[in-house]
Amino acid sequence: MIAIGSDHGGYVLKQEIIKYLESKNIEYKDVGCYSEESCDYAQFGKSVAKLVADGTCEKGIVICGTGIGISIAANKVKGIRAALCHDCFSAQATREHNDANILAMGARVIGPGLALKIVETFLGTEFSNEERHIRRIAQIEDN
Ligand SMILES: O=C(CO)[C@H](O)[C@H](O)[C@H](O)COP(=O)(O)O
Repeated sequence: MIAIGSDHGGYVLKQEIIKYLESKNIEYKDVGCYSEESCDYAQFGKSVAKLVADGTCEKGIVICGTGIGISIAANKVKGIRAALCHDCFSAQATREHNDANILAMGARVIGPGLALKIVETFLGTEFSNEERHIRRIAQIEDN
């Protein structure tokens, strides 16, 4: 199950990604927003992050205008590693190296064609499970 959310700046791209998930029979939970009316990204970033952190959803996707505000908000939730990716190399690397559990994108930065390839790459790439990456991820959680 994939949790997905956006603010108004990411709403149209969110709907494109939902169409893609449906075409691949991938289950999702859409936490909103539900229109292009102006709203605040933090609540949607945190809602997606909480669904991933508590295990309801395996991964999440968050979108705002740049992907920055909503990824900062998602990363405030313990256990979340939200990665802002605007290319497929980064999407693959962040899954393999960081075991990123949320993909963030900016709908004002990239178009839907590239965004869908990034989603495909992110969801289709496994964590490498290599010792050095496990060690580094553990260090992120250290206080
Ligand atoms: O948080 C952001 C900037 O990092 C997002 O891009 C928001 O979507 C953006 O700030 C919204 O801007 P708007 O002028 O309110 O449409």
